[in-house]
Amino acid sequence: MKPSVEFRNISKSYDNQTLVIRDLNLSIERGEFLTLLGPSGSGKTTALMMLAGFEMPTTGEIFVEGQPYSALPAHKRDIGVVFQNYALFPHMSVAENIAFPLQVRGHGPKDLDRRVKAALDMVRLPEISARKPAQLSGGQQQRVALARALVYEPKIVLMDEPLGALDRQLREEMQIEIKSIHARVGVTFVYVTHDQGEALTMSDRVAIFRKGVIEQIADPQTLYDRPCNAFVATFIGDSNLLRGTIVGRGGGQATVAMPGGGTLDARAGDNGAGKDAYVSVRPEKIDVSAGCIDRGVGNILAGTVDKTVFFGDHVKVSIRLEGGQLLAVKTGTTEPYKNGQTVTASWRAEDCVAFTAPPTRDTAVVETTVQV
Ligand SMILES: Nc1ncnc2c1ncn2[C@@H]1O[C@H](COP(=O)(O)OP(=O)(O)OP(=O)(O)O)[C@@H](O)[C@H]1O
Repeated sequence: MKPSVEFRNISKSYDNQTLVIRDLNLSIERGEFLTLLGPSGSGKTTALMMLAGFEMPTTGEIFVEGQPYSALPAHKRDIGVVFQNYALFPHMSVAENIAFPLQVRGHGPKDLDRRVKAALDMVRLPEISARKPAQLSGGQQQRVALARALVYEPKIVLMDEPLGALDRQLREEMQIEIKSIHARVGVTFVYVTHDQGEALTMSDRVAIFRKGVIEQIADPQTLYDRPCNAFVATFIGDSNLLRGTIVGRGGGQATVAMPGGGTLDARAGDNGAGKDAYVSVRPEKIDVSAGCIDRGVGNILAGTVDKTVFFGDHVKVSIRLEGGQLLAVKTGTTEPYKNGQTVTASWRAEDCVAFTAPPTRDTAVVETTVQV
């Protein structure tokens, strides 16, 4: 079966000088929920706009179910869109808003009523069809926008930060709602967000954008457990990144000497030849014990408690390691730690990974002269 969407060698420049998308190759399966995640300015919206037909690629071609799409105007593409600020028409009722894309496509009144009703049922808003958008909450407005995008049964639905304006609780409810609508309609969803929690909960796969390229594309678990570089490791979830020096390598493993003494065993995250190491370890993978205790789990570093923060269901302990680096640990709430107390942090070698390049979080677009 042909992929639902294929970006083939897509580059994009708005000013013929800088590339905001650089040679993007991306294949999206039919019915997949793919999220584009990345820092501000990394090119997520631009990629989505090109698929929607609101922007043209500078080079390359976009295919939808095998058909070249770049030359096709936006209104002829079989694609529904929902944006954070994609306002509903204020003078029209909810039902009229949802009917609008059907009227544009020449559907008759009978078919129109049936489809509008089905779309409202789908987003669980059957009772508000006569209201105007101003009489709806933010969450209800986004549901209507979603119903309007789905009503003509497009092949693909694009959403750009659709929950950005909602408060946290409503955001979480809507995430579940959108996910269940996706499961029911089986349409390809391409979703843009800069909220990594949202990306991990909702997606089949997540593409991590940085400076116009995809750093890694994988299912959420793989991204979390097997980040391909230090940027992805720190962008997805919380991660410590300890600086050290590589003193040994082999069999996919690396040994890293720490500035305050002692060594760490880690998975080798790349084949870089450099000696500088950035060891990524998640706070929830670390055990902490009072005093100097070797639990025999692998890596052990000593330090003193710098700070503890209570989160209700867990406590975050910040440990100042010998050598001065800080290590964040997520622990249970039963064992209280005091500032200045001597502790030992330990974790298994397979729970940490050593990279040789630092995570540059800058969002500046790479200056590249475009050949057009
Ligand atoms: N219409 C435009 N004209 C000129 N430059 C643009 C235009 N739209 C976006 N850009 C630039 O292209 C780059 C990528 O922007 P884009 O909006 O695609 O990023 P993004 O990852 O979606 O960011 P955000 O999360 O902030 O929306 C940015 O440097 C931005 O300033």
